[in-house]
Amino acid sequence: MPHYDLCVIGSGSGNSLLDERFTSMNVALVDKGINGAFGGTCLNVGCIPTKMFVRPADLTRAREAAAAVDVSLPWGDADWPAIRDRIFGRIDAISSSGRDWRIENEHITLFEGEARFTGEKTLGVAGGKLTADRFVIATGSRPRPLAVAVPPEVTVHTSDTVMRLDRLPKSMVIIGGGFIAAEFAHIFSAFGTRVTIINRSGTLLRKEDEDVAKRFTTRMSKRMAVRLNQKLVRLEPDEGGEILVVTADHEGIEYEYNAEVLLNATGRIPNGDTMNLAAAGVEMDDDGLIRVDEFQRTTAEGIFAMGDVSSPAQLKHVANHETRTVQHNLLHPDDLIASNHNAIPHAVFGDPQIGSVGATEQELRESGRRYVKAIQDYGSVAYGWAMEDQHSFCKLLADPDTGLLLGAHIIGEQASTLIQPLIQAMSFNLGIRDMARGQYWIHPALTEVVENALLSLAVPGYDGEPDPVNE
Ligand SMILES: Cc1cc2nc3c(=O)[nH]c(=O)nc-3n(C[C@H](O)[C@H](O)[C@H](O)COP(=O)(O)OP(=O)(O)OC[C@H]3O[C@@H](n4cnc5c(N)ncnc54)[C@H](O)[C@@H]3O)c2cc1C
Ligand SMILES: NC(=O)c1ccc[n+]([C@@H]2O[C@H](COP(=O)([O-])OP(=O)(O)OC[C@H]3O[C@@H](n4cnc5c(N)ncnc54)[C@H](O)[C@@H]3O)[C@@H](O)[C@H]2O)c1
Repeated sequence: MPHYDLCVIGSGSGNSLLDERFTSMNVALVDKGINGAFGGTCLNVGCIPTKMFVRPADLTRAREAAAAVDVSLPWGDADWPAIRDRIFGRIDAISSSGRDWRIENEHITLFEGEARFTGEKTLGVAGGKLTADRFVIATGSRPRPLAVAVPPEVTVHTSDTVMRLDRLPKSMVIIGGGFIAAEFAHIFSAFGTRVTIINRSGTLLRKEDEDVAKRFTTRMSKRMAVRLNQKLVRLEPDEGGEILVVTADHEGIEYEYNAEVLLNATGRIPNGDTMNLAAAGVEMDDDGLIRVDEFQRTTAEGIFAMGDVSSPAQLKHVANHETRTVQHNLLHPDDLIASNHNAIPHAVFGDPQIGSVGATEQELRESGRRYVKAIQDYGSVAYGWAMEDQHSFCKLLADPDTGLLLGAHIIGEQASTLIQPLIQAMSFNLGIRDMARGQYWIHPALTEVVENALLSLAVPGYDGEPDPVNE
């Protein structure tokens, strides 16, 4: 049985972990591939290709923004095969050269197959077994299967497959109302597919701040059919090769939808449950996430975990941060560093776009914490006038006693970029007054919406007494 200094399972963030500082170690890298590809979710089927589809989708929608300022553009005509092939022409090449590079690395042995622990620090893979002094589990997550029976004639797509469709479908039903549903609904509807979203709850993106989720749901409902408070009941093949999707509302009333393509976007399951972790003494929590401490150590000595397999955030920037923690802790076992999971931001690359960090208003209300809030419309600042924007805003939530931000939520153009100074403020405990008045804000840039939202917050240091919302 071959023995290694280190075994890394997973070629997403796990592969990135193995930088030049690990060349003195004898390393096993194990990966089963996603659709056969090396390099993990973000590169092959996640963040990167989706955003490469979002860009042309955004451009086809420019017509609407242009009409608001008296410019008439022609209808955007998206060439699906060209877009798809350009994107995957680039991504597939990166994936395969990444794999070739690992095969060439003398200190690394690449095992291509599904890994399962067979005992303490012993792993079964590709018909054999290996042992290692230390392990890193970075096996990510997978799409959650639909909760109904799928007839053999019906194809259920997930984010793993839908970006490779042969042709742009005429119609699509999307089950779910989270990030993946939001982004693919934007992409396909912008390209001309008739999209219907079926969502169990009463709003899309229900974990977002309540005002943002409401506004997003309203905006999406103008673009496509959004069916709320309905759950999937059954799937049937329909005449003409289409799929009949049957849903029911809270009262049991059934609804039928026809679609050429069905996309399941009902969440992702961490992959720990497929790895026989108990044999290695690695515990999972009730949500199926590998239990880790602040140093990314699992319950088994010498075994670390990081990324989607152990993180509730399921975000690549979090996996990247945890990769840096694990790198350091492998290289400096006597001087461990902790991951910092404060102020984790996220963005939803839909239309409208969302950028968010920290607590939502409903979380603050439920926790009973005192807070003040400000909502600043894009339309209230000069660049918002230039855009004739009537739908976008920046919402800030702050602690009236400390003058620090508790949460920031932006919905509208460039929200994923506009949110960054607010992430910085929360990460470095920058007070609202210092942030608003301690720097120049370029006039008349869209960032003035952030400046004005900060100035609208009733916190210490401004005139007047703070007036918490919940008192
Ligand atoms: C459609 C989509 C869009 C996304 N967009 C964004 C975004 O815009 N921004 C963002 O921050 N995040 C985004 N994410 C989330 C992000 O992709 C993940 O959080 C991130 O890729 C997780 O990285 P990871 O290293 O933990 O796992 P992965 O990259 O999934 O790597 C895990 C690897 O382990 C392999 N593996 C699994 N089980 C085994 C096993 N038993 N044996 C051997 N190998 C195994 C898998 O094949 C895979 O290669 C998106 C996700 C999806 C699905
Ligand atoms: N821009 C980004 O950062 C980005 C983009 C895409 C995905 N991601 C990551 O990938 C993860 C997975 O995305 P997602 O959209 O699949 O998950 P999600 O958790 O965001 O949303 C899942 C949706 O499916 C619904 N749902 C769950 N079970 C259901 C069922 N049985 N029937 C009907 N609906 C059901 C939920 O109510 C929810 O609306 C996200 O949590 C996110 O972290 C991030």
